[in-house]
Amino acid sequence: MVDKKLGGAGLRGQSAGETSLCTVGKSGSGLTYCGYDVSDLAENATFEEVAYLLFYGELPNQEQLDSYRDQLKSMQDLPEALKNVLRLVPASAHPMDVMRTGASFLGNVEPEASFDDQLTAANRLLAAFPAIMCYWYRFSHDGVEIDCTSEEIGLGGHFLKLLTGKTPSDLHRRVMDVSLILYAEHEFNASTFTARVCASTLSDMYSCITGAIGSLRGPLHGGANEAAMDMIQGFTSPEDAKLQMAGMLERKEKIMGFGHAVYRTSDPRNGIIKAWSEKLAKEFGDTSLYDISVACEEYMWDTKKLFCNADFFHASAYHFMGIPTKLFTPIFVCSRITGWAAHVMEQRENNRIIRPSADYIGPEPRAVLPIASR
Ligand SMILES: CC(=O)SCCNC(=O)CCNC(=O)[C@H](O)C(C)(C)COP(=O)(O)OP(=O)(O)OC[C@H]1O[C@@H](n2cnc3c(N)ncnc32)[C@H](O)[C@@H]1OP(=O)(O)O
Ligand SMILES: O=C([O-])CC(=O)C(=O)O
Repeated sequence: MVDKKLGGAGLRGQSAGETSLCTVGKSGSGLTYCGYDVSDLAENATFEEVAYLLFYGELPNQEQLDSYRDQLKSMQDLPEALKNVLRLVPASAHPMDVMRTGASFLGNVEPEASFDDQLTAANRLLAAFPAIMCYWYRFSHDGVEIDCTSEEIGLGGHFLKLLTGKTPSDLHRRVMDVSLILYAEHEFNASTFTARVCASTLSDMYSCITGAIGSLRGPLHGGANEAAMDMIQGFTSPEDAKLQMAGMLERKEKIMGFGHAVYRTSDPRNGIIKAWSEKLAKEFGDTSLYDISVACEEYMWDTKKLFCNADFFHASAYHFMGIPTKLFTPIFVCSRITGWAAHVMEQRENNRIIRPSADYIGPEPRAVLPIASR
């Protein structure tokens, strides 16, 4: 096997444009949305306020927030044609493929006719994603056709209500809200960059978001929260976790939920979701999965100086709330639609088609031999 050449690979550290939406790792480990620290937002705001901030540039006042929530509420239900499509998708499908189909199909029946409709398209996707996921999940797994609307005020609670059919507890509502805030935006990560590349061709919002979902699906990006869950469920104790992780590192396997392309010493979202995961573990009445997760964190830092990224403690937190593992990455979509759409709109404001160059390393020019002589 040839040694991996990193060089300019992955465009790491190179600027690929300007943004006023977000800074990542600017002061070592910080994360800000439109100038606000993510920990401040996670403590003092709701997800709908953050969505409003990313879409309209400023946090809403109470009146603006109330009317924004009403607007999102009026956009939560799915068109009958989309429900018909979702009923055809088998239970064996990957839920991220369902999200991708849902976004793409919505673009067929409610197309973004012009860029003047961009905010309507963005808000429609934001409001409809929980129903796209839960309508398909409940129909394909339980044979139940759910009502896609709910009385829940926030999108996090709305998602939990659609998934379980039960009114969520205040703790679960708040953790979902915080989780959606933490996942909302992250500068030029792979999925957002996908959305911007698509936007740069002057394509429509639904195409940009559909492409971004495809990029988020992979285990090196959003798919890591599911992969981390599968991993920690295979450990029987903190000691077993350390033993098995040693073997994985020995075999040069990637440990999902650790490391980051930009942060060097910590991911500022980790401490926040970790604290909520601990609270949930206590409420759950069995802290073993949380204790195992902490052992993984300590072991990876001690042996490799690798730290947990946003995905790692999300795994146990979602698990304690009873969310099936395969829905973890789709929840990321329900949140990151805000960052993606904000970047699409920003790209359109000052657009030039994104088209980098490549260093050619193929054969020298040569002539096509007649087929009989090859
Ligand atoms: C919300 C998010 O999307 S956060 C990211 C979620 N993804 C994951 O958790 C997947 C696991 N992590 C990784 O694969 C990586 O750390 C990435 C994809 C996040 C970043 O990749 P890079 O920028 O290439 O990482 P970086 O340059 O810091 O790492 C270099 C080396 O560190 C090691 N390393 C980094 N992360 C890990 C890890 N999780 N497990 C084991 N070794 C690792 C590897 O030896 C890597 O070398 P490689 O080229 O052989 O893969
Ligand atoms: O920025 C990245 O490369 C990945 C990430 O953490 C995110 O998208 O939230």
